[in-house]
Amino acid sequence: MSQNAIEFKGVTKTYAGQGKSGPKHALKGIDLTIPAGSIFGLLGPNGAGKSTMINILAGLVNKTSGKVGIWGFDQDVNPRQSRAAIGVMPQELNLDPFFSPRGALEVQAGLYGVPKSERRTDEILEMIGLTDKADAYARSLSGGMRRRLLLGKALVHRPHILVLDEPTAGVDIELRQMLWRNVRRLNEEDGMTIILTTHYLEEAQQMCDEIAIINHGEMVVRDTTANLLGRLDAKTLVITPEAEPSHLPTIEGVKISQRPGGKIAFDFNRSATTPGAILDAVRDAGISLRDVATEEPDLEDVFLALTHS
Ligand SMILES: Nc1ncnc2c1ncn2[C@@H]1O[C@H](COP(=O)(O)OP(=O)(O)OP(=O)(O)O)[C@@H](O)[C@H]1O
Repeated sequence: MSQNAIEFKGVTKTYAGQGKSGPKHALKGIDLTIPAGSIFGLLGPNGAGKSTMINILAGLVNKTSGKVGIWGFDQDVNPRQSRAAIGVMPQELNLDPFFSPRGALEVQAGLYGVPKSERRTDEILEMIGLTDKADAYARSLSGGMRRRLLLGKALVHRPHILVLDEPTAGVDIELRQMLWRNVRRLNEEDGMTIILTTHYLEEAQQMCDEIAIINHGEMVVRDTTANLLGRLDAKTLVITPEAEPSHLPTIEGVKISQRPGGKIAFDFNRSATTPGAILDAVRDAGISLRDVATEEPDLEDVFLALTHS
């Protein structure tokens, strides 16, 4: 098994200009490795180039230059092996309305050359919760069911790598939880590498071991989720005083603001001061405390700090 599930080396993509607009440099030389067995988040603002990267992996878009390795296979040299190693759950609900879930899974398995004896259509139907809809027309399925079927289709050939493009955009909480349960299980029990794009940064923070952020077709950062969260120096201490204080302390480099419910927030940089020093200043100002809490930066803060331009 290769150490890296995916390798992008100097990958560029330029879309031809349309009408008066010039060519669009969607990817400007991406270098990225995604370790096997990880849950990896590919994040970026709208138009950053995420779908282009995923479509290149899926074989739907041809890169302009560079190298793409999938499960150790060079996509240009071994296109079939590369394709067999990856399953993609697309963003659009592009299902043939006349196929039943069972039919759609069988056709997909056929496309990937999975012999009949090795197909696991019933197992997949069970996993995506569509056993009782197995023979219904796809057009009679709800949006959530269609999305589950797309996940099932991505799994028919037992790929090493599962790519999910905005899997939970606009889906309800129940479906979102079901998707994540399945994805975690595939990762933990089958060792499947998961790559996902999402606009829900909280979700990426909870799910992903490692994250790459791209912006304007370039890699802005790639790190473990824990390291990314540790990058921001900013922190907030929130106190709830016993009674409304007559005056607040002034602490150099600390921004003080009122919060609802009589709370007071102290925004500070960890490199400049400590919560202890702030609490000392608060006590010196004669304020007695009912409660104290600290707030860490979340992925959204990191994302905004890195993509703000
Ligand atoms: N077929 C195309 N022809 C021309 N330009 C394109 C084409 N597809 C994408 N682009 C442009 O390439 C850039 C990257 O688009 P891409 O869809 O990869 O971004 P994204 O990060 O997936 O955005 P989103 O989160 O909105 O899906 C955008 O400026 C987009 O307008």
